[in-house]
Amino acid sequence: MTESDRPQPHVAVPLNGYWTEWSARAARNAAPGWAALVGEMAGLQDTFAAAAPPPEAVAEARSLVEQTRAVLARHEVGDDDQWFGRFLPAPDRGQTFSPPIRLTGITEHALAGKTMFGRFHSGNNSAAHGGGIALLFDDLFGRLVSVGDIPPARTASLSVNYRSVTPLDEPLAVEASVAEVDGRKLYLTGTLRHGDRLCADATALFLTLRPEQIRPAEAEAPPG
Ligand SMILES: CCCCCCCCCCCCCC(=O)SCCNC(=O)CCNC(=O)[C@H](O)C(C)(C)COP(=O)(O)OP(=O)(O)OC[C@H]1O[C@@H](n2cnc3c(N)ncnc32)[C@H](O)[C@@H]1OP(=O)(O)O
Repeated sequence: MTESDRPQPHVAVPLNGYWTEWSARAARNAAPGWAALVGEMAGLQDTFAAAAPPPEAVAEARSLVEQTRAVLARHEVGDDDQWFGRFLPAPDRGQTFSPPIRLTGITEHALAGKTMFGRFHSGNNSAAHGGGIALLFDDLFGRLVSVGDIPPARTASLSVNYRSVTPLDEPLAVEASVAEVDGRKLYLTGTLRHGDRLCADATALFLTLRPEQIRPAEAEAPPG
């Protein structure tokens, strides 16, 4: 998958106050070029998964990756201060774990978007790994419960039905909606389609957190 194949920036996301601050803090602190580095890392994962290099190329690539790790390791921080995954308005959220989702429509109770699995998420036979599909749904549902006035919530259960194989390097459509709210319980449903074909559907129970279960989003690390 080349950079131009990746989902492009999406509609503005009306995040709840907690996630707005959590995300804004990373955006305030992140070095220029961080978002581009995330894109390179995602591309590297797909290229790595697709490569069968000769020994000299293996040695060269390993040396370059070792050097990159050493550079980044000099700047390790605790997870409160990491930038990875915290760029919530971006399709990839600033992370390389799950595929980017470009949102095309969003309300407090539903969202729709486009996504694509690359070689990194391959299971076998040019199809996406089932665990990767579960990951995609968890991320999608996580985004859905982060908009509007819904307090921070966590996945309590997630169930996926694999209806047909999900192709790699093909545009896919996702939809998710809140089916029912019962106190802290949010019952969610979602679909993943390739064209008219249903690849998978999912249901989940998310629970909004009690105040004592929430870590402050705005906690700054001590200076120095
Ligand atoms: C758009 C861009 C924005 C992006 C923003 C963010 C991006 C992020 C994207 C990534 C997002 C990724 C998101 C992630 O991956 S979140 C990470 C994965 N999830 C977890 O780690 C959760 C771990 N579990 C817990 O923390 C607790 O168990 C929770 C908080 C879930 C509940 O513990 P708590 O002590 O609070 O509650 P309770 O035990 O008193 O239960 C309360 C009620 O709920 C019912 N119940 C509980 N469990 C289940 C169950 N499994 N099935 C059916 N029912 C269940 C229970 O019977 C009771 O019902 P009732 O007796 O009251 O009737």
